[in-house]
Amino acid sequence: MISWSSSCSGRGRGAGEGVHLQRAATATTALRSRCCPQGGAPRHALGQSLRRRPDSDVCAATTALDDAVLVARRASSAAAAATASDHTVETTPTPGTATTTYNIVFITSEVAPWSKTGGLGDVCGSLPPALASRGHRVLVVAPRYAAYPEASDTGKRITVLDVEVGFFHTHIKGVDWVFVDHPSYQRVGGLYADAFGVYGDNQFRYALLSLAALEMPLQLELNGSLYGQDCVFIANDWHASLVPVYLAAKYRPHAVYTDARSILAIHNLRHQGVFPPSSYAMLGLPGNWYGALEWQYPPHMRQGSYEEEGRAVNTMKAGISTADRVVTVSPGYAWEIQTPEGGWGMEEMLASRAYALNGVLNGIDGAEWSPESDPHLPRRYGRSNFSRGKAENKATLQRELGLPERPNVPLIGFIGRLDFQKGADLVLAVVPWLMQQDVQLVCLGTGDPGLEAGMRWMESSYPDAARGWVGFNVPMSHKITAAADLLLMPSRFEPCGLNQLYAMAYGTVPVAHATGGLRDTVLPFDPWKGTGTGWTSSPCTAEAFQAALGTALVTLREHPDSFRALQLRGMERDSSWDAAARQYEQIFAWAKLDQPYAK
Ligand SMILES: Nc1ncnc2c1ncn2[C@@H]1O[C@H](COP(=O)(O)OP(=O)(O)O[C@H]2O[C@H](CO)[C@@H](O)[C@H](O)[C@H]2O)[C@@H](O)[C@H]1O
Repeated sequence: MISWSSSCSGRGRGAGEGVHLQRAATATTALRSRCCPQGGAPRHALGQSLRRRPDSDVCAATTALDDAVLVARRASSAAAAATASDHTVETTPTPGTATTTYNIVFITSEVAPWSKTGGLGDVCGSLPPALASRGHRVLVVAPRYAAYPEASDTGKRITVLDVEVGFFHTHIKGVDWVFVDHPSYQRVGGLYADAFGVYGDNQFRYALLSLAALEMPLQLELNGSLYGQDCVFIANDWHASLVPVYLAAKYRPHAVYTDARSILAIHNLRHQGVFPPSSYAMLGLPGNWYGALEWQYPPHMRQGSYEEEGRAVNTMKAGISTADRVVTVSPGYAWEIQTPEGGWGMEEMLASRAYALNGVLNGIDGAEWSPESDPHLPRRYGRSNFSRGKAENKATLQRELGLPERPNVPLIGFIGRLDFQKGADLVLAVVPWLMQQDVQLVCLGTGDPGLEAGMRWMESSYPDAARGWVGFNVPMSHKITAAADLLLMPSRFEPCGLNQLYAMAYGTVPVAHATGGLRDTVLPFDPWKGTGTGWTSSPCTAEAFQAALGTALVTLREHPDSFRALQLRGMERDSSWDAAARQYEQIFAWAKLDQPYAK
């Protein structure tokens, strides 16, 4: 019995009788010495001892730290970084094409530019072309939320979950993009919710997507041939977390997809796809697989009237417990999700699979996010002329937003969902202090109505210095990124974070909470060594964030040469997808080396 089942449920096995996880785990252990990045170290033990480490600046539980804890935290942050590095994937550079190529199928609920509510869309729109450019055959499967003019009807119809779905296809940047067509995807509101809340049939919509994606390599000819059974499925977030379950429960028992492997990619563990136990019946899974989804919440974690005494089916948990490997979007987050502070209840189970868990830092799409070619910018610029270029973008943005046109005033930006994760409340908390510092602040975001009201309060209270744009506006996000001197990212937790990568590429210096991917990518400025690309603060409090921001403003105003050097170091950072693509290849190789984890 593997350890996570004890945290799953008080009534029976976490994995269910049909999941031969014990056998698979044993097989995996036997092969670990060949597939483990660190040469086969016993990762269970490592993960468990480190979960007790008192480094907990992952989320909100950081408000009342006394000095002693702060000292301990500083001492342990280096150790935490070392721990995170256990989840990195070392690769030798093989630029150009890969030596072994794979048929790769991404399953995702959103993909830019067709559908995007956040970073998941960005990643699924840009990692697949990077893999395709290395010689892999790559298919991305997403819902057809609207009529996309580029994609044409394949004419193929199949029946899954007792309904008929169609497939629309286009081939762009070397990738097959297939949009699953069903009336449940086309809604007047957003992708997942409208003004009345989240859609009641989301579980069905994404189970349908997952099953349709699994049928596609077997049934849908693309560019003249099937993808076939030898595929690597990359299931993104909870929406696609049933892919490994279906693979193990519906296909492998019939000797289909025996060579295929599944990888669960966690972009955000907070959202787990939790539904009532009774909903299991409509997923089309055999009854003896119930345990793979079963989840029992302890009383203090229960929320939502649908959970009967804390019992639920948890889609993300099902993915974690059945995928052949688990990947998350930074080494730091790979470590954090094994801690009680960052695991959202999944920490025990993830720690039990630590040997199959890796963190691969996201890259950015250079075609979409480069100040040299960005079509949204009034003035494009590169490293050689960034001071002038940014000054012109700043002046244009100040005019566009009706702010006083002042070249020397520090312009500070914030872009992101207005929710608990992104720490927009911490930005609002420092606004009264910030407005005393003679700066301009421009925030762009949408989400929690209370925080949206906060943005409006900020703008009406400081009309000459602050703007709070409530809405989702991609051109505006590019303009702010280019025009700002500093970008605020006080996220309570951040699996990777893309805005700090965009900011650095645009010569905008991030001021961020030292967590997850932010800690991995924003290197703290060291004035003595002349190193670093931004400022990070810890713990996650308004006070610590304000202190970091104060230091950033002093540097910007009183040490302009140091600040320019910081900007340039950020612009020189390699955030391309190539390194990540090579690390994914290594993970595919490990997955293929192991026996299937669940069958
Ligand atoms: N109001 C607005 N208008 C226009 N654009 C807006 C916007 N609000 C946000 N965006 C854009 O949406 C994207 C958000 O990316 P993040 O990486 O911050 O986000 P997210 O939390 O959604 O994703 C999760 O997945 C990604 C990808 O793995 C991880 O980086 C991240 O840590 C994890 O939480 C960026 O491209 C940003 O510019």
